Amino acid sequence: MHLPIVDFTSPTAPQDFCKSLHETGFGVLKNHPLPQALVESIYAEWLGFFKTDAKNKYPSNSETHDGYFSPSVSETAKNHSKKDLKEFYHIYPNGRYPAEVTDAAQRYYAQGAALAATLLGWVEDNSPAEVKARYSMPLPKMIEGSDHTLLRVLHYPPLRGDEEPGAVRAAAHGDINLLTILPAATEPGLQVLGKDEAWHDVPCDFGLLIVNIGDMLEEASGHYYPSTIHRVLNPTGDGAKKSRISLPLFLHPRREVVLSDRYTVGSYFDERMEELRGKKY
Ligand SMILES: O=C(O)CCC(=O)C(=O)O
Ligand SMILES: [Fe+2]
Repeated sequence: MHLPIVDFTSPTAPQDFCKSLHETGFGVLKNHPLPQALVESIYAEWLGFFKTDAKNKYPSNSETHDGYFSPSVSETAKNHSKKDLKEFYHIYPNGRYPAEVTDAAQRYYAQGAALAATLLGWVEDNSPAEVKARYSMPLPKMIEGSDHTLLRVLHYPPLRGDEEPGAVRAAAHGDINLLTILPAATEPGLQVLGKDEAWHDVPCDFGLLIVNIGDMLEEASGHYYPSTIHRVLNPTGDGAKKSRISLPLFLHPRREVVLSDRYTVGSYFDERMEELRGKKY
């Protein structure tokens, strides 16, 4: 499986990027407009935040899904039995935001969501006519005015050696949402499942932006754009002593948007949450 690195500033970037999304479910961008210094400042200050007890002032809320998810309430991926080895904080425009960090992640949210909207426009423009005909409205319209887009700050702690056998940083899963954008994390580990049924490393040089299709866009496009299974491996050697921070932004449409004959965004999301209930939160 080949994941090409597409130059955001190239005249053929939209076509090249969407070809990669169609063929692999993933697209990798360089020279994109999200400032690397902003990303790195978020990595640094949130690593500090996760190391303090202050995070416990913002326990996750099962209604609004915002706030801090400790390793003990962390996610169990669909069809898996062990909890992932991670803790994370969910940022929504109307959710709680920690007083202990600067507004950098909020500024990133705005810039990331704007770039994701641009990329969704590329996906719309590069959808074949029969795929476009399936969309209930142009893709960028689906997210207009949505306050469901989620910025997740993820911390994978160093391994201690006493982890449950079989537990991994992030078990194999597909994302639920429309489109995910993810700056290269502080450490490697992200892998994608190819059509050859083998796991492939996703490029992880600092400054790259990884984009992947979520289940909602797979559903809306009649599977033209696949939501590809991915995972985060446990590190070995020296890497095991290091934290890993990553920053996925999950683009979510408004709940009333029609995805397909079978689903609205709301019914799709609720069904997936119901499947995870008792496991996830
Ligand atoms: O940490 C990463 O690199 C990926 C995280 C991820 O796939 C997720 O949170 O859905
Ligand atoms: Fe994911």
